[in-house]
Amino acid sequence: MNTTIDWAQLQLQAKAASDQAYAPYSHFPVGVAILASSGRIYTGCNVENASYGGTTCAERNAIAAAVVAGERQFAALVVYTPQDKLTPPCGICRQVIAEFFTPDSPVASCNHLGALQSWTLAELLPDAFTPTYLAASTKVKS
Ligand SMILES: O=c1ccn([C@H]2C[C@H](O)[C@@H](CO)O2)c(=O)[nH]1
Repeated sequence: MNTTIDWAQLQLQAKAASDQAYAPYSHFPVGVAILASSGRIYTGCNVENASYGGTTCAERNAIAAAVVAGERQFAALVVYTPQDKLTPPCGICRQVIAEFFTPDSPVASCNHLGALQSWTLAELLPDAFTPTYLAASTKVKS
């Protein structure tokens, strides 16, 4: 995939998305911007729930917004949190990211100071469980 990654633009959009976060329980707003292979950018924020368990993270909301727009392949993801400490995606989100991003995809975190740290998806979720394993199991007779 040869999509050019405009990190500054992704950081700006992730920050703007965090401004829309609905986080009355944790007071921890999160914004995410993802770059699709189409070149379009999609964003998400965390949307909390009084049940707590009904909360959805910014990463999964960004991916859902992109999927409903017809996207299936992505080049990069940036998380923004308004604090010094750079925040990588939670475990559940890493699994959902692995559904649509390749292991070498950059997954980055940025903050209000403009710092940016990047990992590959494989660094965040080594030996990920992916749809390829399901495809393999259908070939085995039960
Ligand atoms: O990667 C993460 C980690 C946490 N959160 C949200 C969930 C919850 O609303 C708040 C505190 O965990 O931050 C995200 O959106 N993404």
